[in-house]
Amino acid sequence: MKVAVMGAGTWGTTFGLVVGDSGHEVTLWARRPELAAAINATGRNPDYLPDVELPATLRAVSDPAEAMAGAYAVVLAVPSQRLRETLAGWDVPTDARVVSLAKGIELGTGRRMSEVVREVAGVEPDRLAVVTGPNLAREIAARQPSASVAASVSESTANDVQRICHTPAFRVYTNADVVGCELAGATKNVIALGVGMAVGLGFGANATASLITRGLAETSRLGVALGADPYTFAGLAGLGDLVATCASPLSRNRTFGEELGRGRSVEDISRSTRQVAEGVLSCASVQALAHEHGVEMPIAEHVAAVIAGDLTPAQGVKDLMGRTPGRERD
Ligand SMILES: NC(=O)c1ccc[n+]([C@@H]2O[C@H](COP(=O)([O-])OP(=O)(O)OC[C@H]3O[C@@H](n4cnc5c(N)ncnc54)[C@H](O)[C@@H]3O)[C@@H](O)[C@H]2O)c1
Ligand SMILES: O=P(O)(O)OC[C@H](O)CO
Repeated sequence: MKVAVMGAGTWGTTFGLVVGDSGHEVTLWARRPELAAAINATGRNPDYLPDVELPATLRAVSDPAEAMAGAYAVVLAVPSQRLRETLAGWDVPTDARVVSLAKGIELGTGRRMSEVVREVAGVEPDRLAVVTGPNLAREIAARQPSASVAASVSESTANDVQRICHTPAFRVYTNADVVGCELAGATKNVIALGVGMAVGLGFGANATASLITRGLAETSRLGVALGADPYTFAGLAGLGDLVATCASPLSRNRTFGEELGRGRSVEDISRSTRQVAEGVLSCASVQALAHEHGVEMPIAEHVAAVIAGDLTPAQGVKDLMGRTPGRERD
């Protein structure tokens, strides 16, 4: 099968490697022709994964139409806030399965990525899937064991997507709850920013565990309000991804939060990395969704206030700890 992976950043390149390992032919689309040429010349992605040898069945191109021509599946690996404008310039094949990898909520609209794909590219929900889970790219590129979820409202599409990316090191489960999987993937980045701040402030495992657990509680509340299956939040897309992201120094979101906790500014940290930390923008859209649905999300709220420059991380922790005591179930 030919699979087009659209986006040659860290995760797009790694996912291309996984699909290659799964026995399929991969066309990796890079925005810059010079990056596509370098990938083809060296068999590596010098900008994002210089130390990883890519499968021989992976070829890079910089023309999106060429990448997608004849594809069995088109995998979207561009950052959330760029997906709408990127897709607007493409003709996505009308018979391909379309897979979203991005973990974010669109600013201004509150749309999940599958909703953006549907709106802009006219892809019906039964052709759409989301792949998400505890998937730190660098570990997966090193072929360390990991599990993930292929979610679609169509069981056959979820099965098709499972078939193109299941490998001995990457174990993929199907799931029917697209809403819950996407929401969990976006929100865990916001909670990871908060955990990073706590780590940067010098707090230990109790603070981290408390933020993870209460972060999961508020994510589940929002998910249920949006129609998600509550069990999703106990699964790979929920708890699994939240734990991996909050626990690992490889996470860009947790690392970004840690730098904030140490006193650096959002602008300064953003300037020093070319990689996307989705939670920095999605915290505002998650907060807006929570307000729209009348859901209390104190951790996301405080993270958004720190990112907006309205609170310091230390004040944020003090505020969160000073809230009125309540019942764990609420
Ligand atoms: N890196 C991971 O471990 C990982 C794992 C799972 C999911 N994800 C998700 O995958 C998505 C992509 O992450 P990544 O790790 O590849 O990010 P990255 O920062 O490594 O790469 C970003 C990619 O987006 C492209 N890009 C940047 N600006 C763009 C624009 N204006 N228009 C079009 N393309 C643009 C870049 O060229 C690059 O290919 C994110 O939503 C992320 O949350 C990442
Ligand atoms: O590096 P992060 O924080 O974007 O997280 C990467 C993946 O989403 C982890 O599953």
